[in-house]
Amino acid sequence: GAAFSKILGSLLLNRNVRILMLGLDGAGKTTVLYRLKLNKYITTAPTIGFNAESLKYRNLEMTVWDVGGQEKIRPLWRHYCRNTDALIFVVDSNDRDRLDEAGSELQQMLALPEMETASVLVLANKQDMAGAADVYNICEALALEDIQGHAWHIQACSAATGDGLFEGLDWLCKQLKG
Ligand SMILES: Nc1nc2c(ncn2[C@@H]2O[C@H](COP(=O)(O)OP(=O)(O)OP(=O)(O)O)[C@@H](O)[C@H]2O)c(=O)[nH]1
Ligand SMILES: [Mg+2]
Repeated sequence: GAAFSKILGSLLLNRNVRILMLGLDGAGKTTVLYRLKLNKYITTAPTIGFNAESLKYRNLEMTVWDVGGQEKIRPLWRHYCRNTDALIFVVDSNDRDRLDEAGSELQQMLALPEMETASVLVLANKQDMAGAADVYNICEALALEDIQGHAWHIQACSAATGDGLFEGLDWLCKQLKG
């Protein structure tokens, strides 16, 4: 019911869709945000706090919240969850040692009641790097198959080149439009 009224609301009232973007420090969230917003590669510094940008894509107005991922500020993530329609979880595919850590952070967020109706797009970022894990490995390391009650999708991408990002966003838009 909640999911249905959310979708109906966004269709009838052209409500702004709220998207939360999370992931470990250095995963590439801020790079993804400005690639989506400006379609170019920008140099970033670690985010202390958040960036929020509004985007219009396929007739959908969205506000994307990109929250810093350093370990000591991760406890703040949950304060951004209210009214979130979708979660974009960015993974550094080249950071194989921290895939487990990324997975446990993701599962913790999905367990929050505020996230109950959120669809989840996992971005397997940094695919331009030679050592990048592929989507199958990341799917397994993050235990995505165990996700219950959320529509989810994993997309290989590179925020550096832009490859794959808009394919991921297409999936998300389809979910949000029902
Ligand atoms: N090769 C490559 N590097 C990337 C890619 N995306 C991001 N980076 C680099 O990874 C580093 C971290 O990117 P950020 O976008 O700042 O990461 P973040 O997730 O916002 O990090 P926090 O703000 O600390 O949470 C930067 O040096 C980026 O240029 C990518 O697709 N490929
Ligand atoms: Mg950042």
